[in-house]
Amino acid sequence: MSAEQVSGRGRLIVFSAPSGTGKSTVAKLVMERLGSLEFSVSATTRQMRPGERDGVDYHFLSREEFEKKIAENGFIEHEFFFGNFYGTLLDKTREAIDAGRNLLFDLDVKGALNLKKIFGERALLVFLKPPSMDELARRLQSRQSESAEALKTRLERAEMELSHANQFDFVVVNDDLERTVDLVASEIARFLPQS
Ligand SMILES: Nc1ncnc2c1ncn2[C@@H]1O[C@H](COP(=O)(O)OP(=O)(O)OP(=O)(O)O)[C@@H](O)[C@H]1O
Ligand SMILES: Nc1nc2c(ncn2[C@@H]2O[C@H](COP(=O)(O)O)[C@@H](O)[C@H]2O)c(=O)[nH]1
Repeated sequence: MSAEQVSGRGRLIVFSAPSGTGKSTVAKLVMERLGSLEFSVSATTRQMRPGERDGVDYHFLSREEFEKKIAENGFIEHEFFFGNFYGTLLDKTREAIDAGRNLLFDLDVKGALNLKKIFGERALLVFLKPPSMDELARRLQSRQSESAEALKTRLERAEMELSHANQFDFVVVNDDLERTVDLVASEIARFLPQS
């Protein structure tokens, strides 16, 4: 996959953070604030959580469907972690970027760094850090979305994700939510071309 395959004017904003730091929460508020960003809906094989909607939060695929799409080169990037596949759909991304729309992605660190390799200056990588590992565990627990085993796996992966923070364009500790949204929204507004 190369940038030439997706050659439009649209920009890419990519959020990464250890699971439970608050990416989805911050992303939603930043999109409301700026108005000009569209959420990039990834595909995944994981189970839908209560309240999630197919095609809105994710495109929920079976393992067979996901593997077929990999074989057809249907993803810009995909990863396997937490026992499931996650991936960025090529067609939908190309359609949006070619039309000049700006996309906001919520990806793990490897996916984010892969998009940076492909899109270079057209992508802004934003890393959110949790205030502490204890607070991260509290946030994950409060969401009540994971079994005890899954929660442990997510916390274990957090160290690896944090070790890549220095490769991101903008890093902020997501402590006070309003402050985080202010800082991230300002950085994105500076990055996007003025229309
Ligand atoms: N600044 C904050 N202060 C306190 N709680 C927060 C803050 N930001 C998010 N949260 C809470 O932390 C929990 C996890 O947030 P969220 O689901 O947005 O994380 P995430 O990084 O998107 O996780 P995942 O990668 O697993 O999807 C939620 O209950 C959310 O309300
Ligand atoms: N590399 C990719 N990572 C992705 C993609 N979509 C989501 N994610 C990341 O997965 C974890 C877990 O998400 P959850 O919804 O199960 O809590 C999270 O860190 C996301 O950022 C993707 O397309 N590619």
